[in-house]
This record gives sequence, structure tokens and C-alpha cells, in this order.
Amino acid sequence: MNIKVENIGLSYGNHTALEDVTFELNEKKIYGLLGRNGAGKTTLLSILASFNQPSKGSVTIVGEDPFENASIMQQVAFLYDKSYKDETSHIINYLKDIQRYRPNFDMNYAEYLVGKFRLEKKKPIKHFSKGMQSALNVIIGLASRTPVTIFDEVYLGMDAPSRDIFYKELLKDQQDHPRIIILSTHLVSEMDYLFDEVILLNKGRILLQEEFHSLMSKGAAITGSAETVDDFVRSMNQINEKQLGSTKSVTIYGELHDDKKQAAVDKGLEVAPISLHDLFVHLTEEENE
Ligand SMILES: Nc1ncnc2c1ncn2[C@@H]1O[C@H](COP(=O)(O)OP(=O)(O)OP(=O)(O)O)[C@@H](O)[C@H]1O
Repeated sequence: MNIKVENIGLSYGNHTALEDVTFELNEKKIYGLLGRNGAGKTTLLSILASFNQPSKGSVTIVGEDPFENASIMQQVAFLYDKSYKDETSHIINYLKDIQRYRPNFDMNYAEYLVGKFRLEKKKPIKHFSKGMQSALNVIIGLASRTPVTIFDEVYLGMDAPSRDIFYKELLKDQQDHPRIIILSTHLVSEMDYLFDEVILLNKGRILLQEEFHSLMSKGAAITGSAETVDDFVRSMNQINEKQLGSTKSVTIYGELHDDKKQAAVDKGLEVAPISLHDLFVHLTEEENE
């Protein structure tokens, strides 16, 4: 499976939602798509799912244009904040309908998830709460086992225990049935451990695409006595700082090699990993553009 996006652009009237977006997804792993409100995430994902067509550039999935391409569309599942307000079916019948056009759909797994999320089998879907409708989207996304599965902020309205079930099932099912999974989210701190790779979209452009661990290894939070910390980080790229009494913690970002980390430890400073949340906030701040 391969997704190739080359120089795509899309405008709504005179508003440019995507500009010169290029990237490739080649591996069966979990990609985190991050971006602030209005960055263009849903626009980009809807193009990958053939719901939309770029006005410039090209998208190919296994070498073919996905737009109105039935065989490609069958391999891509796009789960988003869809309205079920007119859906009178009960959940099991609804899932059976989906099974008919998803060749890898696992009905036993879907029924197991219905139980896990405690969804009511006797209620029409249109009467499901917001969180229950989101859980239904999660079930469809996981049980379809499509080679490309896209979850666009699929957790909306789900409570913490339900989100936890989603994350655990996602990791387990990905291990057993690897595929390309794209997760777009604002819950960066809560979901960062799920990502193998991170794509950061800012104002319609790709800011970075990088392996999660390699991205995280470039930064660190340095904590210790304020004076020693200030002295150590003076010439570094500082992205966040917190102080409590005489103890200070400064988050730095840039290439931070092991010898530098050791130098901090030698000065009695504590070196902790950076958080994706801090990095996301920093990289998308206005003054960094
Ligand atoms: N149908 C539309 N007509 C006009 N403008 C649109 C339309 N859909 C999206 N936009 C605009 O395009 C930009 C990108 O929107 P998009 O929904 O892709 O962002 P997003 O990153 O998914 O945002 P959020 O995180 O808030 O969901 C925004 O400025 C939005 O207002």
C-alpha cells in the first residue's frame, strides 16, 4: 500500500485551504496528523478518501487516482463526524450492511466492540448519543480492516473510558492486522503514544513529517536550580519554561546530542523527554511562522 500526494492545492472560493502539500505514506503504521483549527486536516483527509478533489497537484493510492475509483475507494475507510440523525437502523443491521461492501470486515470483532462500548442493540442509531455515534464510527473503522483507515477526530463526545477502549483496541488490532492508519486529533497529549510517525499541517502546508521517536529525541526538558538551568540553555532554542521557587524547567528543541545531555546531567540537572504537546504548540505559534 502506498499513498503519494504531490504538490496538491485546494481553495474554497478565494480561501486557500491547502497549498503545495507533498508527502508519501508507505508503511503500515499509525500516522498522527496534527494541526490547529482550520489548518486543512479534514480537507486533506477528504481528498485521500475521494470525497473531494484537489484543484492542483495529484494524489495516487497504489499508483491510481482515487477519485471516483471504486476499487481504490473500497480499500480506504474514512471515519468522520458524520450525522446519523436520519438513521433508523439498529446497530447490528447497520454493521451487516457495511460488511457487504467491505471485503475484510470482521463481524465477530464488530459485535465484540459493540459489547465493549456498551452500545444498545435495540435502539435506532439516530437516538444514539454523540459519544455512542462516535463509538460506532470507531467500530466501523476497526472492523472494516481496510488497507487505509482514516479517523478524523473520531473521538468527539466519547468519554475517557470509551476513548481508552478505542486506543487499546486500535493498538491491538493494528498489531494483528497492520495497515496504514491516519489519526487526526487535537488530543495531542492523550494520543501521542499511539503515533509511529507525525505529520504537522499548518495553514494548509506541511510543516514536518517525521518518526515520532526521532522528533522527540530532538528536544528535552531541562530541570534544576534556576541559575544552572539558565546558564546551560542560554544558547539553545527554548520553547517553554516553568519556574516554581528556585527550581526551573526549560524545554529546548533542536539537535540535542547525547554528549550535551550528559553535560547537563554532570551539572546536576535533570533531563526529561520533551512532550509532543509542547512541540506542537511551539511549532504552530504565530511568531514561528
Ligand atoms: N466547504 C467549505 N467552504 C469554505 N471554506 C471551507 C470549507 N471547508 C473548509 N473550509 C475552510 O478551509 C480551511 C481548512 O478547513 P479544514 O476543515 O480542512 O480544517 P481542519 O484542520 O480540519 O480544522 P479543525 O481542526 O478545526 O477541524 C478553514 O479555513 C475552513 O474554514
